[in-house]
Amino acid sequence: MPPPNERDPLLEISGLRTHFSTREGTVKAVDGASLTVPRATTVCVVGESGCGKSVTARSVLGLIDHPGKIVAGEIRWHRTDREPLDLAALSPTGPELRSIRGREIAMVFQEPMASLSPMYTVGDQLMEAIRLHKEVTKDEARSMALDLLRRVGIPRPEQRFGAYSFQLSGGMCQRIMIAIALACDPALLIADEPTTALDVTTQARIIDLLRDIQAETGMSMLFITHDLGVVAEIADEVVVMYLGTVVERGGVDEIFHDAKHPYTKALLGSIPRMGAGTRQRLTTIRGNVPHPSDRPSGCPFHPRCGDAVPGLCDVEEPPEVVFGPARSARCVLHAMERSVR
Ligand SMILES: Nc1ncnc2c1ncn2[C@@H]1O[C@H](COP(=O)(O)OP(=O)(O)OP(=O)(O)O)[C@@H](O)[C@H]1O
Repeated sequence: MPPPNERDPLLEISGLRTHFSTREGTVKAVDGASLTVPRATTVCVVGESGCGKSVTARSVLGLIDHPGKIVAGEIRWHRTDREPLDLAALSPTGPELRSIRGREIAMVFQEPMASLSPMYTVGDQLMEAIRLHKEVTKDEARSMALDLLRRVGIPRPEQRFGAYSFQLSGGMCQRIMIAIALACDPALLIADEPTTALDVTTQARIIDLLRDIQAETGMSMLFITHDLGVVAEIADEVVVMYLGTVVERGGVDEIFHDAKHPYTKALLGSIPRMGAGTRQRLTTIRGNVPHPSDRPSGCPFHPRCGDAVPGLCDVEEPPEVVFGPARSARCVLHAMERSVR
């Protein structure tokens, strides 16, 4: 097998459908989502609350809450020197996925305090993560843990080693969670809103840290956020989700400067721009994201879309219009434009 190229896919999600069978009906949280994370690349998944970003991320590692289930699609994991593995076909509780979780793919979540146990010191939890994946003595694990704490920017790591999560700030806890995630040298880090619960200054520091670690290790990142400011800071590529599907994907500059989908344009119109002065016009997207059990016909965004064409957008499922290798939008208007040309 030839050596991996930086642009080779590491993770390929195609046609993923993750549904929740509830007493009220089927919640189609993810309904045909496709995205690719190339090697050494940060892909940000954006969209309003409830669009299926977290469920997509959690589906990769089989961490979907009950009664959620992957009902269709593939999640191809391309391991170096091995055949790709379809993670969607593995049992969420089976040994294969358990060994990939935390070893090849690590995840950090929004609430670092809740992810750490209050019963054990952070040092013990870090050592346990190291010893779970590496055959090392206690002394070796301790010295590796101290190194990791230094790497994630924790001052005086010897002192913090014996601290409990409730004695540390949110930002400090998130650094510890990142250290635990890095303990196994993952090829992919999935970060689900890792800075949302933190104050703005701490957010910026954690983003810088993740960027530095990515540059240093070459790991890929799948970064979930609803914050386009964070996207501008960290993304190489962007995937825009709406109601369980991917409506647009592209390079970060393409998304910010040449958005194709009306939903992406609306999201961008709702954030303040630096240097645009106090008179800039900010727009909010009218209405709310419908619940996935109440999915509109045709294009799911049409009831909120200023460009929607009656009789077309409310009827036709929008096809994916491909503009380039990692560039596409799912909008009937672009499909029409293309057929006219
Ligand atoms: N355990 C569950 N049971 C039923 N529905 C669920 C469950 N978990 C998630 N959902 C539904 O799936 C949809 C997608 O949720 P998801 O958390 O992926 O959205 P999100 O885009 O990550 O939003 P947020 O930014 O608020 O986390 C939502 O409508 C949510 O209500």
